[in-house]
Amino acid sequence: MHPRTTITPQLRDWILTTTRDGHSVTEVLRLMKDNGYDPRQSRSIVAEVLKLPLAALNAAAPGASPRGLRTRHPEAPEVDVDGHLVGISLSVENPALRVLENLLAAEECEELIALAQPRLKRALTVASDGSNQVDQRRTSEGMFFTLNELPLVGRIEQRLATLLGMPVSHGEGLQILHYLPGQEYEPHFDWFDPQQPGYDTITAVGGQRVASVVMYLNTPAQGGGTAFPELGLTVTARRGAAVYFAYEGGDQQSLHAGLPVQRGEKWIATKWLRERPYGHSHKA
Ligand SMILES: O=C(O)CCC(=O)C(=O)O
Ligand SMILES: [Fe+2]
Repeated sequence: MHPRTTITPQLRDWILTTTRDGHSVTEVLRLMKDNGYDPRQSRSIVAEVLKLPLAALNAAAPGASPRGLRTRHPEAPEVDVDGHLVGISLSVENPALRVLENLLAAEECEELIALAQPRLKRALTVASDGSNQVDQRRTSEGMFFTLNELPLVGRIEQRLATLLGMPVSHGEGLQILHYLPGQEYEPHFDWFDPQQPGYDTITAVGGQRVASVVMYLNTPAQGGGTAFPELGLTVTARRGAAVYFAYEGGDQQSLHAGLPVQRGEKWIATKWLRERPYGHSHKA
């Protein structure tokens, strides 16, 4: 282990204030360099303070595993998925991001909520050693469906597979999350950090995550959008709509957060896609 760098309270405050004021991580690193910090050291300091994977801050991100499949980005204005019309109302190129309208019908959203509600537990995140952990950064409650667990789940998985040109087998089980007022999911990446010790365990089956689809199952009365701080973009949470985004391990632009719900509640279904088929047989 390397000795940990001591971070003065002043420097910690400055990094937090500067990023909260809307400056990007790249700018923070540049300012630190201008002030005489060794860039390698500033990267670990900023990663530590902002709780970001170090790999995200390293200019040359290591190409982790053999390259598997990538999703196809849906093209505006709309895509007909076996008779179900999905609208594309916003497109970003870096990262590839699409806001999808009418991905789910209102009845599908309601049914997913009703099925998930009795099975909710405090949401976990994947720890750096590969285990699941309770994380203060994610205060919502959640549950997972196994792949194709119910006809409705299978139908949605097939719709996503057709829309994104990625076999159903590359998907992790659909996750449902429920947020109450004040609950949020702080800025994070969905890809796994190749520099973390648990990376090989986490990616042994399925490889790296390559894309995410966050589907909104209801419309929170206020707040609860999905923010992309590096893009200055917030996607509104509206029932039936979704945000799809794709990335590579090491990518910085896909940093995102579930903003605090201010009034009402928020329900989402998240689908994470892997570069290779994800073994589902080990799941209970
Ligand atoms: O709650 C949101 O809007 C974002 C959820 C998210 O980032 C995730 O499930 O990975
Ligand atoms: Fe996420």
